Amino acid sequence: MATSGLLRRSVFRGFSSLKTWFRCSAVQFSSAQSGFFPPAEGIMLPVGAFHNRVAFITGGGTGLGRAMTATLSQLGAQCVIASRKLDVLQQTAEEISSQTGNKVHVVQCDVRDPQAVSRCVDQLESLTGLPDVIINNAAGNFVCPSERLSPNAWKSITDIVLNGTAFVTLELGKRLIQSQKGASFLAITTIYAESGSGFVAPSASAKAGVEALYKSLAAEWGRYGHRFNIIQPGPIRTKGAFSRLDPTGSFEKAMIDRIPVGRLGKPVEIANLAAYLSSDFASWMSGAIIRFDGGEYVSMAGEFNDLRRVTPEQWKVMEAMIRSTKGS
Ligand SMILES: CCCCC/C=C\C/C=C\C/C=C\C=C\C(=O)SCCNC(=O)CCNC(=O)[C@H](O)C(C)(C)COP(=O)(O)OP(=O)(O)OC[C@H]1O[C@@H](n2cnc3c(N)ncnc32)[C@H](O)[C@@H]1OP(=O)(O)O
Ligand SMILES: NC(=O)C1=CN([C@@H]2O[C@H](COP(=O)(O)OP(=O)(O)OC[C@H]3O[C@@H](n4cnc5c(N)ncnc54)[C@H](OP(=O)(O)O)[C@@H]3O)[C@@H](O)[C@H]2O)C=CC1
Repeated sequence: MATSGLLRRSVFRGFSSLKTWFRCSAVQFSSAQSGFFPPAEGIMLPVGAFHNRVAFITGGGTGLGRAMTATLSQLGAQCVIASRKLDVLQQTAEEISSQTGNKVHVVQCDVRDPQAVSRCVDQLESLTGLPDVIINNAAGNFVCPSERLSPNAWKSITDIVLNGTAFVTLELGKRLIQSQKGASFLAITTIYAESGSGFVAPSASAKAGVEALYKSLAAEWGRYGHRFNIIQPGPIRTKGAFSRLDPTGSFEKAMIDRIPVGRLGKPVEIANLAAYLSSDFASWMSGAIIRFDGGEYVSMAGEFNDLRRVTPEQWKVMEAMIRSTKGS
């Protein structure tokens, strides 16, 4: 009796301090973990893996698209990058070509406009012939409470992301089928394509649509030699994304703290994965959705994951409390 009373008292003291601790603490549990997971900055595939291959990358002038273009070019591909801003494309193309010695072509194109996409593919065909690799990477996004979205704000994001991807994929797909040429298609979506997310509803809806499109075509167009895969990146610092999704910079720390790997991704990391998925090494891979996020998605999903904050001392107390319920 005396022992059980003591235990209850000590458990109670521990429990109160635990509650206080949960209320007050803003402990980081992941940033120190990044030391375990240094990014490998080199190129993964063997030199020449894309020799004699043509890669078409939308949004290839900036951010992740630029990193994917640089990696494919380094691996021997002739790349063609397309987006709205010709000057940005030209500068990227010159910089990458001069580093890799492989030509990077540019084509101005607004993927929201199906006629512009058709003209872009005409130009692509005359520059390099039809591509072996297509990466649908172009996107638009901004954080905004949904009740503040105008119809045109909704349309602007969904047109770039879903319709743009569909126009590019269908235009190239039809021409590839016509000329009996196989190809690898890759789409860059996001982890919240699966869960949905407040404050980015147009992007979440459009990215979910892209995933449905790619899974559908993976089933339908294998017979034409086409593979379709998807990467869902977690946060990777780019000017385009961070300026529109964390304009004040105040969310970054909280975001890193919830990533089990303890850091943001690096553009070269997604570029290596994209190169692998687009290469012959992945020729048995189609209809796959690869979540690439340092564990952020599962970390946000599990309702008990906050218990990472409980110290070994606090676990002793909690375990004693749980054990003391035996028979009750
Ligand atoms: C908890 C916090 C987490 C922090 C997160 C930090 C990091 C990121 C982590 C994860 C990222 C996950 C997913 C990322 C997905 C991405 O896609 S990132 C890529 C982002 N890159 C881009 O968006 C580049 C291209 N974007 C643009 O060109 C423009 O931003 C735009 C999409 C708006 C298109 O430009 P344009 O065609 O010129 O459109 P308009 O300026 O004419 O605007 C069209 C309508 O949209 C309304 N609008 C524009 N901005 C806003 C805004 N901020 N809020 C509300 N509404 C906006 C605009 O008013 C127009 O509507 P009306 O005609 O006025 O009705
Ligand atoms: N960075 C991140 O943390 C994450 C990024 N992603 C995804 O990764 C991809 C790349 O994003 P990121 O590099 O970060 O951002 P960027 O803003 O750098 O890239 C977006 C690209 O899309 C192009 N683009 C936008 N609208 C159009 C259009 N109408 N027609 C043609 N091209 C267009 C832009 O070029 P231009 O302005 O010249 O048209 C730009 O090059 C996107 O699909 C994004 O959704 C997903 C999750 C996380």
